[in-house]
Amino acid sequence: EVGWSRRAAEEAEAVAAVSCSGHGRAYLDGLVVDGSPVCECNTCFGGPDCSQFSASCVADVDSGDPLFLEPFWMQHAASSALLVAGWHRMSYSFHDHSLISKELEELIRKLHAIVGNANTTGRFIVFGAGSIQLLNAAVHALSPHNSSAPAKVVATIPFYPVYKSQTDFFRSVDFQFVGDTSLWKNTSDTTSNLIEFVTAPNNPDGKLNKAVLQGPNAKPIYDHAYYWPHFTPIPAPADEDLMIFTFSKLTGHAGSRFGWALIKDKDVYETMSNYMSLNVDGVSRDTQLRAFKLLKVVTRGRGREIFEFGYKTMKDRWEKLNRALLMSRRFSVQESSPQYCTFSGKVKRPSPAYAWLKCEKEEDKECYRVLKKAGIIGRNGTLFSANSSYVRLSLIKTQDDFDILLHQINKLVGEENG
Ligand SMILES: C=C(NCc1c(COP(=O)(O)O)cnc(C)c1O)C(=O)O
Repeated sequence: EVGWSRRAAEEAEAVAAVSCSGHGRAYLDGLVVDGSPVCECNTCFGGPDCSQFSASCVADVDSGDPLFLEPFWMQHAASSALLVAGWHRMSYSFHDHSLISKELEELIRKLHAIVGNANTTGRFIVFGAGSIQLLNAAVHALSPHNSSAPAKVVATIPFYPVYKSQTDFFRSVDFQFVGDTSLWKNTSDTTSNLIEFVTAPNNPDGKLNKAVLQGPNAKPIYDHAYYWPHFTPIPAPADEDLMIFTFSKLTGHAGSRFGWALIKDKDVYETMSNYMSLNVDGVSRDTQLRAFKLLKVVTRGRGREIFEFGYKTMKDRWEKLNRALLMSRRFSVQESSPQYCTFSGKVKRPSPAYAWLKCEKEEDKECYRVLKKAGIIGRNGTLFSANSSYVRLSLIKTQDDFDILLHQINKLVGEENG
């Protein structure tokens, strides 16, 4: 019948109308009490409409939850909304029997052409439920099968903890995590594959890393989760054999669980596709629809809107953080030098997703505890296989989270300077 979508639109508008004082939001699938959707509040805010701020609470800057982009999507409510028919793509496969939407694949290639952050020519593409699923699909595809020598998986300290924890979790005979790249730089072992996770920009320190290991058995996996103008200048398109990206750090939709891999080698592509087919039989069609809709907003106007919003937000946060730490001899964060960005056509400083904070004084070498005492929950540097004088601070959460972090840091540095 005509107008079947009206009720769905009314439900969505009703939930969107619940303001939560700008310090939270209500969801269509959230809790409902006495007929009204309940606000889910940002850290330190509470009450039925999130209007109550609890001054004694701590700054939670542990997770890389990319909510800094939420205001952008609220400003683009009409163009980013999606209404899904109850019968939308119920089948296990697309009409061409594949597990990925060809329209979405084309849009991703267009995105990389617009941003200039990756060369997609001659590359196959595989989708994953988040890039986290593609990390192990890639390790699996780059490992020899039924070989006596498992592939050695390495990364350069400090590195994203999942590279080790996920690889260890699978306890596979085909691959094994064996630590820092420096241990394998001059190995005489020319038989087993050396699979190196290369993260550029790096999590936690923001560096545009390059592969450390060379040679015929070196198999780098380039993790470009943060290779977007929000966080870094784009000096040139990434042009590697295997590159992995994620929606989480591009649009901020970590909850949609959508990532993709650009793969040059056909066998590696087929092995990763087979992994996706056996593991989850492809990424949810609902997620692919949402990704398609959101990417149409991102690619509009050659990507200007979202990347200007994202970069401005991150640049502003870094300026405030650097100003707050200017007078400190106790704490420092990573330095970065300006580079020419081919996307913006300007020379610009990196504005990484995370601050890699160092406690400079010997007596503060348990840095995580020093910050916790000062009401800042970061992520302990030891989780990145670095030493305990480092703590990662997430700068990509909500504005409330960043403002509370800045307040605690100003207080801490104020006490230092009496
Ligand atoms: C959320 C966090 N990391 C996500 C992440 C991921 C996983 O992101 P997905 O949301 O699974 O696509 C992959 N690679 C790197 C380098 C990452 O930092 C974090 O470090 O807090």
